Amino acid sequence: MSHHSNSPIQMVELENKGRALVSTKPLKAGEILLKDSPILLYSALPSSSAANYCSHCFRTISSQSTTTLSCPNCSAASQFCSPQCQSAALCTSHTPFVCSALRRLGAADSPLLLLHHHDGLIQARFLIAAYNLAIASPSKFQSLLSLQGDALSDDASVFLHSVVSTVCQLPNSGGLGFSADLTAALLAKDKLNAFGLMEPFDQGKQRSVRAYGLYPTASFFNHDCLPNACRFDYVDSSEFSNTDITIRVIHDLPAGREICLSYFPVNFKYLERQQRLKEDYDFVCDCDRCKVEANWSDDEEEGEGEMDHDDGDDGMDEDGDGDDDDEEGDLETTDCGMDREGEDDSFPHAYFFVRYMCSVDNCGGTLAPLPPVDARPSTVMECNVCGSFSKCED
Ligand SMILES: C[S@@+](CC[C@H](N)C(=O)[O-])C[C@H]1O[C@@H](n2cnc3c(N)ncnc32)[C@H](O)[C@@H]1O
Repeated sequence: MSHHSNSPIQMVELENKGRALVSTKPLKAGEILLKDSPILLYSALPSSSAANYCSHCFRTISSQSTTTLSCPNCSAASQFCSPQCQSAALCTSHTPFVCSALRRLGAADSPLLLLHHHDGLIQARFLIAAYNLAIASPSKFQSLLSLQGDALSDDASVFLHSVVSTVCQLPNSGGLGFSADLTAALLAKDKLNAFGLMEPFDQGKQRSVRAYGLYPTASFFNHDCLPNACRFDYVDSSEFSNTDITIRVIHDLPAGREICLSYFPVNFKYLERQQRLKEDYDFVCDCDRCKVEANWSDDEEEGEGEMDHDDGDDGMDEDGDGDDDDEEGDLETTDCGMDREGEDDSFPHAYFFVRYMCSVDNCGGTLAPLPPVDARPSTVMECNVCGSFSKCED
């Protein structure tokens, strides 16, 4: 993307954040910054429930589907939603190498199953997909290696390396250089860069991930607790590239501004955010929001939490019909103004929550306008988690 002079974003190096993506020109709310195709995808589910999704494209497979096919070699273990996915899988994501490795990994005497080591099982799947890439698509493997994340092997990665070497029957010190240190580095890249593709939104259930994906360009977006862009995915759409992710601008931005995503739902509290960023991403966030909230007393944190759910009589009632259709005339109206009654003026970021936080219960998604049409901004906001649309009145 940075090679095209008309790209809306370019990569720069920032002293305290590493690589970053910044706007090359003024950007309009809703504008598409990037569509990115995955380097690799892998299932996040325990094997028993993975059958609800295509093992190649991760679309939901309906129980009535008549086009479902399995892998000729591992039958029940991998299912594909269509002949196209099956044939694509057999030479990319589900090569004979992956097929036999996954079969051994899922065998009853596999050490990860014996240990009930769920996270280890998911990480092993990532490693199998990554090593498959090294063999099947060296250029994609290079792109994976270029992502941030370096680590020397420790006990956990040495254990995973031994499991994966066994199930993959890796050449010991062959030209491909599979080693415990490479395994540790790959695991670090996965941890710092993977995007979760969520299961279909269900208000009554905990959010959960169906698959993880590593994306070559979207991985360069840094985090901000009040992001100016957000990520959309449409895994269950019938489009060909259903696992591509789209990054859109939340509000107007000047040229030269760093574009950031939030690595988790925006309604997380200060301590929760700091802890997550330290543990999972290995940095201390000092964004504007964190600077303000670092000085808050516990009482103020409480107040902020309540505001997320306080939809009182402001028209944000989420039990309406709207979801199943995107006609502008039929949308619910969200209060997009800044001067709501009872708003705490001392909270400088309240505006973000009022305008860009999804009000659907248990959603936690971020809203961005639909892309502008003929440079005219859209007044329809789309939620990047539950997918609902709302109308924003200015
Ligand atoms: C998905 S990568 C983002 C791109 C990364 N800067 C690079 O050079 O490839 C995530 C990593 O970027 C760095 N990072 C992201 N947001 C940051 C922030 N707000 N402050 C400091 N470092 C950040 C952290 O090292 C984090 O683990």
